Amino acid sequence: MDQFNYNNGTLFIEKTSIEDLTQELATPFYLYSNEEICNNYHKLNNALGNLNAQICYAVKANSNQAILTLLASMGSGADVVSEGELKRALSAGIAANKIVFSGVGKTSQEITFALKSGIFQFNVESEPELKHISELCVLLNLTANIAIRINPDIAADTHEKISTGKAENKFGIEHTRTLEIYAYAAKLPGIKVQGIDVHIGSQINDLTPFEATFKRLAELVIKLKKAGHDINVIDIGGGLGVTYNPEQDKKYDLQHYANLIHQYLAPLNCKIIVEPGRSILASAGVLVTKINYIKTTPTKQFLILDAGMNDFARPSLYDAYHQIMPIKQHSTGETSYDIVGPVCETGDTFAKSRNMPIVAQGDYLVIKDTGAYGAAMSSTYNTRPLIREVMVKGLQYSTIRAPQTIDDIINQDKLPEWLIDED
Ligand SMILES: Cc1ncc(COP(=O)(O)O)c(C=O)c1O
Ligand SMILES: N[C@@H](CCCC[NH3+])C(=O)O
Repeated sequence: MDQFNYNNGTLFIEKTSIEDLTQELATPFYLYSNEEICNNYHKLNNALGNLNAQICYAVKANSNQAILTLLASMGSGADVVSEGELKRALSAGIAANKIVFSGVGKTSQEITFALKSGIFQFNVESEPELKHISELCVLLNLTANIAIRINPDIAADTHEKISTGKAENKFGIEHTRTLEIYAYAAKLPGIKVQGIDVHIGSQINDLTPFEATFKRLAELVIKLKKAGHDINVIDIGGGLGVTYNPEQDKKYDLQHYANLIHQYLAPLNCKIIVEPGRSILASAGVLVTKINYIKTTPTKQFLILDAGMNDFARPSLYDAYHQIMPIKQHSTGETSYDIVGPVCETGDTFAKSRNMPIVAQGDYLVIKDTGAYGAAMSSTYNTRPLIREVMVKGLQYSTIRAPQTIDDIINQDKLPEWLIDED
């Protein structure tokens, strides 16, 4: 987190004091560093160096229009999983010919819209989907460029809810049936097979499963080419992890990742697509929140925050660890806290028995590394409005999504006529 640093005891994002921001903006809010997003993007892009590679940012990690526009300006493409994400990417200025469409459940409407938009590639996850895309192409007199997502049956050392490359997961087609599926695809009208795709999971900090996957991909591409298929694109998915817990998370070397691509995939002379989400956005964001109450029980001290699991779901969904720190450094010693939100569930817990500097009611904290899968996964559970998102660049800051109001939420609902009393 290069862009978040203490200066004279106060936490800064780039050149801006977070304390100053809390005087201007009501908490909780997400706060992003423009520079950190750019640095993360450039680090990966530079590591990929002279490979024929295209980064297709995984929009699901953070789909804010300002963030997509920033990534578009650096040349990023997009990996989308819904019509909504596709429309966001296009309206942010990402060219259709840099967009891949993933996901196991694409609807007729989504496929039609993507075909008409002229996207670069559909990553197809099943035979019924392949057949359905073909039927729509015939109907619309259009051609779909496709890659088949292969399930390589490779375990990634990550949370089971975000592992996607094992045989028992819903994603992709068994690698053992690759030749059979490509033969089937080659006969379908409206389908142009151009590539192969995998994505083995998310938050992977050990490069071993990536190496096993690249090896498997290389073997498959060689077999497919021998069988006469024109394979020009290898989409290796996303999944590179970040250091949420400096004491536990492994660190990998981005150059080593790129070297593995060079070693196994570059000799195949294909275009390489990479779909990173978390590794570009996570470290660029923090959630700024206020301690509303400190509640002491015989066994615990609870910090009760104004942010809840509806604003940031990763700890309650995956027991995810995120560093939490005060925006002002304290020299009063440390103690153990349970750090919780206001939502009416015990799962609304950001950290249990966490040692941190002694804080007071009314102090502000940041929950770190929340730029990916933070705002994008937030909800209005407990009728809590979606919170503000702010981007900082040097000394400037801008709201990039205004906070919702309670009225916004209530007015979305409609009463059926039969429920309205007639007299
Ligand atoms: C198909 C696909 N591509 C890319 C990603 C992005 O993954 P990450 O944010 O781990 O880089 C995901 C999510 O895991 C995904 O499902
Ligand atoms: N939402 C997950 C990542 C999902 C990856 C999507 N394929 C997280 O917060 O870690």
